Amino acid sequence: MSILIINIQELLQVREPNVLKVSGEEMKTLPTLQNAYLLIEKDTIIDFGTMDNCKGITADTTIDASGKIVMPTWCDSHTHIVYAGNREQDFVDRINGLSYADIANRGGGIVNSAEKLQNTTEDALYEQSVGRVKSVMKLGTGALEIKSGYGLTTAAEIKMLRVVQRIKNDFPIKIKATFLGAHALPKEYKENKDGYIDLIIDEMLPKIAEENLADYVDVFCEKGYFSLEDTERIMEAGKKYNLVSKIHVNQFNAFGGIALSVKHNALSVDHLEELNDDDIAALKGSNTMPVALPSCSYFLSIPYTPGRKIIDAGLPLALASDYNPGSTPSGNMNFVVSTACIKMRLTPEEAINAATINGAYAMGISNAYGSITKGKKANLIITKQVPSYNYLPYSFGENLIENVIINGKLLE
Ligand SMILES: N=CN[C@@H](CCC(=O)O)C(=O)O
Ligand SMILES: [Zn+2]
Repeated sequence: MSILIINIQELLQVREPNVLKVSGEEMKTLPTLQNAYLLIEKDTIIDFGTMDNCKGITADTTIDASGKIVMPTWCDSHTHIVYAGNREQDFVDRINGLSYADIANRGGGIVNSAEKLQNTTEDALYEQSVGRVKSVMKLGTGALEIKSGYGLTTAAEIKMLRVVQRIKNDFPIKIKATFLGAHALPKEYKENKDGYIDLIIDEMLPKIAEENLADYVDVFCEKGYFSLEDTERIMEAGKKYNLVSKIHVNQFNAFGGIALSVKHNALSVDHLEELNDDDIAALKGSNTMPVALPSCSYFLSIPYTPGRKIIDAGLPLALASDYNPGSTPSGNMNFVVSTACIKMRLTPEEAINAATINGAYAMGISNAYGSITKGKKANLIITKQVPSYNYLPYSFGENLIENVIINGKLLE
């Protein structure tokens, strides 16, 4: 099966295979081709170029993209898309003046989602989650990282990760799984945090590794959740099973979690709403990707990650959705990109780089996803007719996607 897309007004994010992430000044450039074609064979991008070189190329299906933009699908490197039920009461409580911490303290928050998930069967959890996965695919997401962390018991964490595994097998979208047992302290361990960390290290991790259910390990490194010491114990334990870390850090407080994550070669540090100069210094020269989650800032009314400062310091930046029932009940990466431009002052070029190639890097898949490159997976967004790519983040809240191609197949 082959697809030829012709008359593309502008083909975005055209890269050589050796570009695995872009940093600082490089993020200002979004390489494009105007009046272009692109050829897909099976699930792979085989060829592309300008229309004057398209003569003689044929395919099973031809799509005319006159007036439209073609670009790689979004790579959403931070989600909690597998969850049970919702938390709209937390939302109303916040409107009425309670903080994220107040809500957690009175039994809402992560522990509340864990209770719901523990009481949901694996099949029901799968059905609920699949509905969300289908909807983000339609919104142009072609790769997703999915975390556990709403189980908080061995059985429920494994249930979550098995659901992730089923989604991996059943859908064409690329999935990476992250074990986040250290997301919150379950009620039974309220006075025994070390006991819960022992459970994570001695029971959960070995079982998860044995079933090969996770690609990465995560910790919510935050005051009132897991300390630097706790985080380090879990990162070290993860390494024994070859699980590289991706760490929730600096959401509400900056206290050294970024330097610690960099010391342990974390693939990414995510949230960073609170960021100081030491944090920036720690990231310099490292392989760790800073990841901003602007929809979370929007929904919780907390500060936006200082993306401008991060990029201006010469660092890379990725954007992700953080789709979860508590802080971000949305997986719309188009909104993420718009919000990064509007609230974090990223240029459209920077935001699109952050949500494609750098997002792919933050999930360890930028060798095969995140750009228009010969040999990479054919995961593409075809927009409706738009005047320019600047129009995409500008026209926030409007769905400008006409078609999505994942693994070389048009979504129905
Ligand atoms: N901050 C930690 N975890 C999630 C929120 C979890 C929740 O509130 O349910 C996040 O990334 O925002
Ligand atoms: Zn998160």
